[in-house]
Amino acid sequence: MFVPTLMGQCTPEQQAYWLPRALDMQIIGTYAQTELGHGTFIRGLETTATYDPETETFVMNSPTLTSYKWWAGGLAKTVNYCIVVAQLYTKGVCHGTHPFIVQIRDEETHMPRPGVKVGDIGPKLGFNTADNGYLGFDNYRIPRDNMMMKNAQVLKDGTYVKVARHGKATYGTMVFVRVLLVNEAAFNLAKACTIAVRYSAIRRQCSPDSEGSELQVLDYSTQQHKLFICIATAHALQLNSTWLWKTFSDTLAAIKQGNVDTLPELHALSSCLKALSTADAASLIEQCRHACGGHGYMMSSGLPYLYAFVTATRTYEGDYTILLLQTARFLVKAYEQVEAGKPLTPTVSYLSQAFTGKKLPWDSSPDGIIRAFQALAAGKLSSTVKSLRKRLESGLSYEQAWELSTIQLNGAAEAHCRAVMSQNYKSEIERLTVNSSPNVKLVLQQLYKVYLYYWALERTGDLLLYTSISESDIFELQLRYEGLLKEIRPNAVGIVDAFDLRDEVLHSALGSYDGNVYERLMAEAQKSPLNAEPVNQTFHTYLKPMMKGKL
Ligand SMILES: CCCCCCCCCC/C=C\CCCCCC(=O)SCCNC(=O)CCNC(=O)[C@H](O)C(C)(C)COP(=O)(O)OP(=O)(O)OC[C@H]1O[C@@H](n2cnc3c(N)ncnc32)[C@H](O)[C@@H]1OP(=O)(O)O
Ligand SMILES: Cc1cc2nc3c(=O)[nH]c(=O)nc-3n(C[C@H](O)[C@H](O)[C@H](O)COP(=O)(O)OP(=O)(O)OC[C@H]3O[C@@H](n4cnc5c(N)ncnc54)[C@H](O)[C@@H]3O)c2cc1C
Repeated sequence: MFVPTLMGQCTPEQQAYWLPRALDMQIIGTYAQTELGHGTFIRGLETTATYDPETETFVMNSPTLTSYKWWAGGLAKTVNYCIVVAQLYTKGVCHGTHPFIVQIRDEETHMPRPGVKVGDIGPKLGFNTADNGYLGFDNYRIPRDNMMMKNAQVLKDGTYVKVARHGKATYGTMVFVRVLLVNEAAFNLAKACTIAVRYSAIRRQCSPDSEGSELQVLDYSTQQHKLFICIATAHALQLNSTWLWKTFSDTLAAIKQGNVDTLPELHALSSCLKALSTADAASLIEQCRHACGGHGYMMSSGLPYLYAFVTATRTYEGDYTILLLQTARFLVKAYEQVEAGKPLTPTVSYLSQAFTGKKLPWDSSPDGIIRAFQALAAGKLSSTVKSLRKRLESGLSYEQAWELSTIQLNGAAEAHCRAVMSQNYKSEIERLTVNSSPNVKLVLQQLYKVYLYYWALERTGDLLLYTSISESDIFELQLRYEGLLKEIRPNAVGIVDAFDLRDEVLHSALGSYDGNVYERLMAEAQKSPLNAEPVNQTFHTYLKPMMKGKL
């Protein structure tokens, strides 16, 4: 995050000074925004940067315990520079949070600079090879030029000048990283399903008829139900990530031309896609672990590490709930635009259905299911707005009414995001397979159908509310879904092999290409330090005295 922030928040002159040093690794940096007391609520950050025109420096301070920076990756022992997000004070006025480049350690000795308190935050669920750190300041001075001045400036005499056209321009790095994280979610889920599908082809357990040989666990319908949605989701996330990257690049190009009109939509899309992709990836990686039974619990399976790594992505760079609520703000505005008869941007144009007042006729084709997801999102949004307005009519303030409606708002944002993801998944597969062989087309279509059927069956309650789906339609869809799993089964290993992930990348005894699961598990077990000696000293220290009644 250090380098993207230098790129996004510095003036060209500042970039010319800092970027070569960072890219050559003459300096190593991190991004310290979150504090012990505040992560989500950026406006509540407490670290201060107070401009002193006499010395043309900013004085950095951590006025409270809760103002200590907390979490930045590499902050504890690795980095010598840091982007610090702090409340900017000049001429006695607070201008809100701004980013500053702060040297925290000596470039030669690596000792913390006087006035800087820095350390490690301790062990975490995962990420334990990263020295996430804390950081506090005691009247620590940095040169005026170290304020990142692309979007706002403090002149030598202390005059504050706003440059950016958009109030949230300083949040740019977060949007960029949220876009990248969708790809990260796809990549890690692809790893987990490669491991679990390959292992399920090797693992044999139980025999349906007592005479026959044991089945590969991949032949069980329930195993296919657990795993094929993982493959389909990895594809869906990958294609959505490429699509989102294009949307991001187009918006960035427009901003460079001075047009910020598409930024709210990019923020709404990157927020919900980051939220849903990281949450789906984390829960499906855990599902892959379940699918590997006890061996999935071994560190040597690679799955616990993957889960610990990915579950953090649901929180960092904006927590799941918070980001969905950002999307919900955009959706409520879009709803109001429909009411006012104003045009909508493409990703929300389907919301015009929210006013039909009728249930969408059920159609079980892939396009029909996508329309049903859209109707569901539109219907949920419409109900949410009704609740919001009812609460306003009862005399509550907008903020109170909004807070009471946030469960529904999150539901509407989740449904919107699922509809966007489903639509993009199908249309990108169609676009990319125009010249593919019929067999490749068929397999990729089977996978997006799995995604659509799976989520339709997960959301039958909502579909009953907002579409004309009947009990027999649901029954028929369930049978079709189960049939599809059987069609995919013969290609399942080939499909995960097509992710083309090397053994070194998978790092798993269960998922290696050669399928030598048992040999690898045993070889990994031999590495346990407990196997280094026939009798461990704890026998003599504790067990034997206890057994002899001497403890
Ligand atoms: C380089 C990394 C590569 C990653 C990929 C590879 C991964 C490999 C592994 C990497 C390992 C580790 C990486 C770890 C990185 C983790 C780094 C961090 O976590 S940094 C800290 C991140 N923190 C957050 O994300 C905080 C979340 N909170 C917020 O974003 C905001 O506070 C908020 C959006 C919740 C609210 O902001 P606030 O200022 O209070 O806003 P208001 O309520 O006043 O106004 C809302 C208004 O502003 C619009 N808005 C908000 N944000 C944006 C934005 N980013 N862009 C555009 N517009 C924005 C919002 O829509 C509202 O508009 P209205 O018109 O008023 O509706
Ligand atoms: C592995 C890891 C690496 C990280 N790396 C960095 C880094 O490099 N730099 C950095 O600056 N930060 C980093 N972070 C911090 C991260 O960005 C924050 O943890 C994240 O933004 C969430 O903030 P928080 O922890 O303060 O949670 P909180 O904001 O305290 O949230 C706690 C709970 O309250 C809920 N909540 C909060 N506000 C509201 C609301 N308004 N409405 C409804 N519910 C609400 C949330 O949904 C959540 O469930 C990292 C975190 C992790 C886990």
